[in-house]
Amino acid sequence: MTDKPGKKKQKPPAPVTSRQTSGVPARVAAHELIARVLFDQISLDEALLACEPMLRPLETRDRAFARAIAATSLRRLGQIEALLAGFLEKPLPERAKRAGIILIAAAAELLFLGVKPHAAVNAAVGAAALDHKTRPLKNLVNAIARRIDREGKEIVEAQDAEKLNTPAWAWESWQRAYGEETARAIASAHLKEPPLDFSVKEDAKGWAARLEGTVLPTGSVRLAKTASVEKLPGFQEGGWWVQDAAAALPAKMLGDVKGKDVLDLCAAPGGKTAQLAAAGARVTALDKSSSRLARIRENLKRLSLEAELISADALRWKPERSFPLILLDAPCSATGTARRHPDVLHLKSAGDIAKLADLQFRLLSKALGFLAPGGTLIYCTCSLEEAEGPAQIEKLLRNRKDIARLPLTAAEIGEDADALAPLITAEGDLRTLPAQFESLGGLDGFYAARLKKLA
Ligand SMILES: C[S@@+](CC[C@H](N)C(=O)[O-])C[C@H]1O[C@@H](n2cnc3c(N)ncnc32)[C@H](O)[C@@H]1O
Repeated sequence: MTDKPGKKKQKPPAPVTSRQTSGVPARVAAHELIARVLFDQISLDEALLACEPMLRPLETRDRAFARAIAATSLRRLGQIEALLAGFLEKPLPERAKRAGIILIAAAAELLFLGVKPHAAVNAAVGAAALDHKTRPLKNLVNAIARRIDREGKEIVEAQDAEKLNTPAWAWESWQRAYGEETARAIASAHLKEPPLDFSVKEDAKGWAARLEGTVLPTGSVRLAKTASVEKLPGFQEGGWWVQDAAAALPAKMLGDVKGKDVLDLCAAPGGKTAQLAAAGARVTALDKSSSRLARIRENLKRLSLEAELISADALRWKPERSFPLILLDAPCSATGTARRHPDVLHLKSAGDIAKLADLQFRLLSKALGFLAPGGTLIYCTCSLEEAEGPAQIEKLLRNRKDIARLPLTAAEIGEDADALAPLITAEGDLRTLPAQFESLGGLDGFYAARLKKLA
């Protein structure tokens, strides 16, 4: 069911009409989202945008439900596929592979979202009846969905959830980098919905009180429950922005940036640009995507912050001056964000990691060319893969005698140094993992190293 026949353009799906059975439209939208990710190989965020015409007519609650079904289906895909393989006597015909999606979503509802059996089963059958390709399989969908309800719980409880829901290449990569126990802990953290984190312009304690959240040892504010961000206090007035607590750490590694020139490379959508601007830096933010750069502009406007924005490919850009401080948040596999983006692990492969590592090294070498002698550069990625993190720095330091690593201390990234010490490696780099801060709700996986250009 996870065949990857390559990207192809599709017409936007038609809105689901009110003639259809209640509860079915949200499911049909969920099926479309899952199909877009698994068949068209686009991210869930891109699928949500592409399916906007289908989602817009739904009630807010049903839109959230469609997203939850899709996200849970992707989070638990390995377990669900193993379960279905045991129930289906033969693979579904190619022309009716959408029936497989309907069953995946039904399993997510029945086994992981606690939806009432009759509602999940009836909606699955109702959705199958709507499409001429799946209609002939309506009875099969009914029979399998009922069987998932009767037998599924016991089967999934006995499964190795961590291993089944992690592609083999990722499991091997994490096991090599962190050992079996930590690889399993990372995979386990990916099974949970993450909390919502905010970076604040100032007064973290005050915002935590207003938002009914807590302040993490890193200084970020965390909300335990998911919420509609735009409706939260402080959104309109621009008091904070959404940013995972781990993603907020690399910018802090530049130290006090007040009044200093900082080049933020690969800056969009601007989480780190906002941090640097809020800390008083004169920020030049560069990104190659003009549409993503527009999002920085919007975000900065809402936050009443300023930065110079440059739309350019960092590999070709020729600045007129050098910079004393640079932050390079290189494009990466984003496996460190799999908690928030459960599609990531299904869309990436070991081959992608190798290609991205090559691009990251070229960007890092280029960025060092923009750095003034004596200047500091932070290299970071939201990846769990060694190849996209420490391996880049080791390779660089082997080849460049004019560059040195400036080791980080826990006290530099937050007030509670004891709590933060496990996030610093023996070499003095930052390495966060989804299983860290477990009792507080986890962290995204991030890697960052601080480098100095010797004068
Ligand atoms: C990980 S995201 C950056 C996230 C951002 N720093 C933040 O904190 O919100 C990587 C960004 O790199 C940009 N990018 C990729 N290749 C680039 C290149 N050659 N030159 C400039 N930007 C590039 C992408 O458009 C994307 O916005």
